Amino acid sequence: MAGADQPAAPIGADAVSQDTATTDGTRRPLLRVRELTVRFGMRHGRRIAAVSDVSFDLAAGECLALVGESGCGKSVLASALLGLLPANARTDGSALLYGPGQGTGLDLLAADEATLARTVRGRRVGLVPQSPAAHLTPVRTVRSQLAETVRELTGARGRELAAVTRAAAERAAFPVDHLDRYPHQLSGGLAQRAATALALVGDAPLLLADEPTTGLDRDLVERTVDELRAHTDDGRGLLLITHDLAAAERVADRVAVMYAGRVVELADAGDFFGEPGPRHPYARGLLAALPERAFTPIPGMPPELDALPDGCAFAPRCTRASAECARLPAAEEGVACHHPVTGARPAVGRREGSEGSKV
Ligand SMILES: Nc1ncnc2c1ncn2[C@@H]1O[C@H](COP(=O)(O)OP(=O)(O)OP(=O)(O)O)[C@@H](O)[C@H]1O
Ligand code: NI
Repeated sequence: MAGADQPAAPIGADAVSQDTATTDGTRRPLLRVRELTVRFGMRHGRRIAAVSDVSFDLAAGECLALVGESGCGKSVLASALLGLLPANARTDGSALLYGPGQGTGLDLLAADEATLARTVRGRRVGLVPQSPAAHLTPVRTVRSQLAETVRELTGARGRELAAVTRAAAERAAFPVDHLDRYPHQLSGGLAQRAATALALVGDAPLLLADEPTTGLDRDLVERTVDELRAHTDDGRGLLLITHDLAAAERVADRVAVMYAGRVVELADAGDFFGEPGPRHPYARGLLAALPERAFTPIPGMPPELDALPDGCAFAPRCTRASAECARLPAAEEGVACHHPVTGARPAVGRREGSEGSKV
């Protein structure tokens, strides 16, 4: 327990000693993120605290869903892991990616651009980007972009290349008869599927999917997240960044909830979506806001990231807040809150006849 004068321990940090105590390497994660912090330097000395002290492990074969309101730092976190942040970003902490024969792991935050470009992006870490339209090359058809990626990552040539390219499109439910279209001829949902197809080609051990279901209708949401989940077979890992809590519930093993750049709760998906439910008041609010639950939005807005309070950033919106919240809460048992909710979720949190957030 952190005393009043001790700095708050970030969520997930307690796993450090536990995991390093294991000497046989059997419980070694695929990705180990520790105290990841990203600051953007702006004009006039303004500093944006986009990500603060984020720690988590992603195990082989696991899907971790990262959820939270718009602007809380989810995409910046993913960009940091891929070395895709702009020049005004400063990154601290570590993000160790483990692979066969890599005992100490590759620190993605410290790796040079040549290593990231040649051996990491697309090969060891795949990305379904949040803005697929911006990610696709505008002057080339989907087929030519997909074929190029297939050729580069699988070595297929000739007729095999054509067949593997079609199979790659089908895997992401991209219609084969649209392959000769240019990105601007695609709807948002089709561009999304093209980007997902591209990301899946390399069968990278770690896949980061940033809002991979935007613009898709419910059937396709389910098909897409199921395909992404299937990617974790054979020990691959999936970090699923999403606003769609129903999609997260469908495929995630664990859930990390971000608020104002920090992970405020890291929980088993079964506990989180079922009983006893989330324990951080913000996480409870997120679930209660769902139409299929209480349909009650959290009042207020998230804080500006260039003027964060010293204490809990959620306190101004929190019904459980007290004087203690002026101090940053230490993470205990996966929850960073001075007043976590304990026990079962109250009955008023669900509408009568509701089937939970499953759709
Ligand atoms: N290049 C940048 N320079 C300055 N600030 C940035 C930059 N990129 C992102 N930010 C800020 O960092 C914060 C986190 O942004 P991020 O895109 O990670 O949010 P998000 O959680 O992914 O939101 P959404 O759900 O809307 O995609 C935001 O306040 C954003 O304005
Ligand atoms: Ni985002």
